[in-house]
Amino acid sequence: MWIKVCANTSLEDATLAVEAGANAVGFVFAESPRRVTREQVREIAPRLPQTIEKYGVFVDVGFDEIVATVRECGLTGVQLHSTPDAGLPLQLREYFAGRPGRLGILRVLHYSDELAPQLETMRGDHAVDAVLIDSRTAKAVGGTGIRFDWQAASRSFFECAPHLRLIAAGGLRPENVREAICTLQPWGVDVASGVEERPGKKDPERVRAFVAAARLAFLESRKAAVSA
Ligand SMILES: O=C(O)c1ccccc1NCC(=O)[C@H](O)[C@H](O)COP(=O)(O)O
Repeated sequence: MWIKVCANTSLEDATLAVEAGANAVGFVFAESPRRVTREQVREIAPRLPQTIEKYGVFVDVGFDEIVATVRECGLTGVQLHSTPDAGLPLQLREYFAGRPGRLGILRVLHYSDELAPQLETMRGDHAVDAVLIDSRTAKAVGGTGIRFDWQAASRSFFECAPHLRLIAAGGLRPENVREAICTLQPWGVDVASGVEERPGKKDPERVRAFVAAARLAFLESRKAAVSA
């Protein structure tokens, strides 16, 4: 089970996620109240343990800028939102193949009626490590705090892309992450606003409660699957 606490803006918040037991932390390089600059992340990332995965979140950004940010900030993964270039994950995979450490590549799909056909287009896409399903609004492509229809998403996912890893995001909170895990049976979960005190500032209790609830729910769902 993989847990990412996303949209960190300080070393203090990223360290909190590490100490709570997250597998990965995320930094948003896009229009957002949680936006960070390369200069900020260049200071934060090397101070985190090597074992924690460090993801950059990019919205409609091209290859050169992503490569420069990964290298400058010491990122270990990228999360691609709203990229019009379907070939970008493969281009990144090939570019980083000869370099030390494996680059994690997550592709974001937004929940909508179009989810099933979008998942269909990913059949045979071996460049992407996992699909992160998120919510969007007219103004925001992430960090919305809005949950989607987990039942419907689960049906689309397991019909169209059972071979892919699913990461659930969008409106997750300590209070509902168990229900999301039971319904969606994801490979991982991702959270931003649901563990905040205010936009851009994490709430320590909520971060710890989220990670603990997610870990417990994954254990329970694994036990249920084994005894079924
Ligand atoms: O967090 C943001 O403000 C954000 C803005 C633009 C693109 C992505 C963003 N966040 C990336 C994430 O991975 C979030 O965890 C994910 O969108 C879920 O957010 P939330 O619903 O607030 O948990």
